[in-house]
Amino acid sequence: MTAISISDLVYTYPSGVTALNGVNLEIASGERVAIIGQNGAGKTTLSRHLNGIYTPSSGTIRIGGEDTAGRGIAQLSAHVGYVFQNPADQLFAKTVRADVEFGPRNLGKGEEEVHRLADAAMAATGIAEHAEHHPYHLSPAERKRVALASVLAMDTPVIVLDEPTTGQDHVAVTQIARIIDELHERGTTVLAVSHDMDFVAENFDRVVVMAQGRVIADGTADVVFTQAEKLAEARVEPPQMLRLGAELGWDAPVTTVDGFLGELREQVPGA
Ligand SMILES: Nc1ncnc2c1ncn2[C@@H]1O[C@H](COP(=O)(O)OP(=O)(O)OP(=O)(O)O)[C@@H](O)[C@H]1O
Repeated sequence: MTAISISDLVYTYPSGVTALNGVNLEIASGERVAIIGQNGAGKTTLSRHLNGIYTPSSGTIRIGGEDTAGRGIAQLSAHVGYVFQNPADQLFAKTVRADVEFGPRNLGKGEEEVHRLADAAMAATGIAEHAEHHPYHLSPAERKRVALASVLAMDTPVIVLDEPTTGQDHVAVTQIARIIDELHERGTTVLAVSHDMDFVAENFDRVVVMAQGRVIADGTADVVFTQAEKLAEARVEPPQMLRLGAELGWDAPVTTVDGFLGELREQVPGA
């Protein structure tokens, strides 16, 4: 059970670019939060503060009530698993299994537990058949799922996913959605940075919109995706279902396929 509290977070890269301009965000334990916004809005920079890849220029981050200041990646990795957008930033071992087992072993778990966690993570991500293969013999989409498996296997109370669906086909996106559901059932706090608005609307309780290093909107998908001005500022297109409902002249905001079908049945009895 791990909440996240971010206060007045400012981050300036050594190059002088200020990527975060005072971010305040309270995330409850077990919440599923998507962070959206145009390229360069600061989403990745923000997410990388959660496991200590970056440390604040000013402001504070608390994970499970504890200030992250002075705690490095090694200490934070027991609490926050971070799945990189690009698996090349994460994978290093000679086999998929070795990569997936590294995290839990590094956290000091016993060998039996390491195998159990790795097998479960590889099965959940659909890469079990590649366990003994070199990650670089897999397709980019499969490698991305190895990166996801290697973080799932660490069984951390918080998981951060940077662009989890990029390059994934429909079957894999469904698998990733199921994994997010299972993590939610276990009480894991899940944050994802995503440009995939349909995926965001279907799988997250809360949507945080960023622009120019700040949070400009925050709420459920229904609330956020109907704020046209904020979406324009963040250069974000609403999910397809909302656009379709609007085209059909529906007043109620509908952001998911199930929501769309429910509204359709109300509007067209017998549909
Ligand atoms: N390593 C870096 N050095 C200097 N500036 C950087 C670095 N990484 C990102 N930036 C700058 O920081 C700002 C925020 O970038 P960031 O990658 O956090 O945005 P983002 O919202 O995640 O974008 P994207 O959707 O493209 O991933 C941008 O102006 C970007 O150019």
